[in-house]
Amino acid sequence: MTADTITAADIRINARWLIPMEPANVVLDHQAVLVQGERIAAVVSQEEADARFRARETIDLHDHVILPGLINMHGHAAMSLFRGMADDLPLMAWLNDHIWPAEGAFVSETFVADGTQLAMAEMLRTGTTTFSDMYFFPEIVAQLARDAGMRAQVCFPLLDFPTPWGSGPDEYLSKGEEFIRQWQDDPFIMPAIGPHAPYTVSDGPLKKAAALSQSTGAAIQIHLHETASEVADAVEKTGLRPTARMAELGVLGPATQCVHMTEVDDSDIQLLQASGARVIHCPESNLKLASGLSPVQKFLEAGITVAIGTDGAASNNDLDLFGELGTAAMLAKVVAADASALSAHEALAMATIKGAQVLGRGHELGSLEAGKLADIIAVDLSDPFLQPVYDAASHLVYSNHGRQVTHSWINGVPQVQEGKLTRIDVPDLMLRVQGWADRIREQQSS
Ligand SMILES: CSC[C@H]1O[C@@H](n2cnc3c(O)ncnc32)[C@H](O)[C@@H]1O
Ligand SMILES: [Zn+2]
Repeated sequence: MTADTITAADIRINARWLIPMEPANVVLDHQAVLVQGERIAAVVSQEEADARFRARETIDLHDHVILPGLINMHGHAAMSLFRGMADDLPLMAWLNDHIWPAEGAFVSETFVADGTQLAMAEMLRTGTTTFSDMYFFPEIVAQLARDAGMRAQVCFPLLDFPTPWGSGPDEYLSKGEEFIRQWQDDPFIMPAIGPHAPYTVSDGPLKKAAALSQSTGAAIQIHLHETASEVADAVEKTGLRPTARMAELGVLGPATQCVHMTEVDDSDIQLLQASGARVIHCPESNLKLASGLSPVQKFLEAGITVAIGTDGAASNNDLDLFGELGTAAMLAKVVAADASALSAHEALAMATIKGAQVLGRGHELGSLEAGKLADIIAVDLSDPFLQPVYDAASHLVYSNHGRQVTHSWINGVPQVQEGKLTRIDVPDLMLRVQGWADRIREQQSS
């Protein structure tokens, strides 16, 4: 090996374990990731890295596993300000009697800005590097994510009724189209269309959403089959199951992300499969609101891509995707009556490479491979509750908490170092959050 075969890199990360996700089902020992600019230059053994690369900065992570940054494919970030405000309720009572009145009273540009920053702080701290959001003032969410250096799919809301962001479907759609045009070429922000649910959006606006998706390439994300009563009410009202109605309206396709998907029968699975629509699984929200069970194993067997999301912090009540993975893996086994359903590696895939595929970015996100964007996280496994380590993938899913995440990089830029956020002023954020909590508490007690 001669000096001129040495390649320069910006960052070298040495890790005890590495889970590349591609190839699948693999945990590698004593690896190095070389980062040059925004991309991964190489993933090699530490001996090979010594011989081939010189990095400006080397980070030694002797007790850590590194893996691609996690992708949280469904949430309502600003609802972090409503965390713990209305617990132990079923979906429609939670929404009608608590959440929608609170949103009517409090949602504004500043509420969305502060709540989204709180959510981003929690997500970054627990290993998420890309998130999907469906909420009011999407232009604020997009700008904040961009400023923080996080990747985000930002879905503009579409409903039949007025909200603080718009007067009705026509205004949501015209503002939404402008929003898509503004952000569609941004490397961090993926603007998308967010019809809230089949029971809050009528046929006309849903058809227009499908047409807008066709003309712009933007994804559609919709809450679908969240509860048994949603499905039963739809059959009574329209004669169609919600999935069948979406198919008839032209809403189902590869760019469509169906969130929740409980109460599913074979006809629904067939429609998802034939259309190429994707499923976003939110196990903890489904459990907490007693919404229902999603047959994840059946979706996987049918070749349907399933990614994972936390939903908002008001129905979860956290945004820790590692916790969500543990719940997803355990729940899938009970639902399928099969302990081999949703292995640790399959669960990790839902939060990484599958999420990237759903976003149409599987070629550049979701795995640690040369040429991909450098979205990387490190998890410290040295704590007693993570010892001994036979299989790092098992620990990440079944034993870990997101707060074990010590480092993250997005696009090669450090976001978390030694457990501390590098780009969000946490003390200042906490003051703003306390201000909202005081106002919300006061209104709730009056
Ligand atoms: C269109 S903006 C988002 C809208 O959705 C509400 N919401 C939050 N979580 C859920 C859920 O699990 N099912 C249905 N709707 C939900 C949120 O409060 C906003 O009003
Ligand atoms: Zn939701």
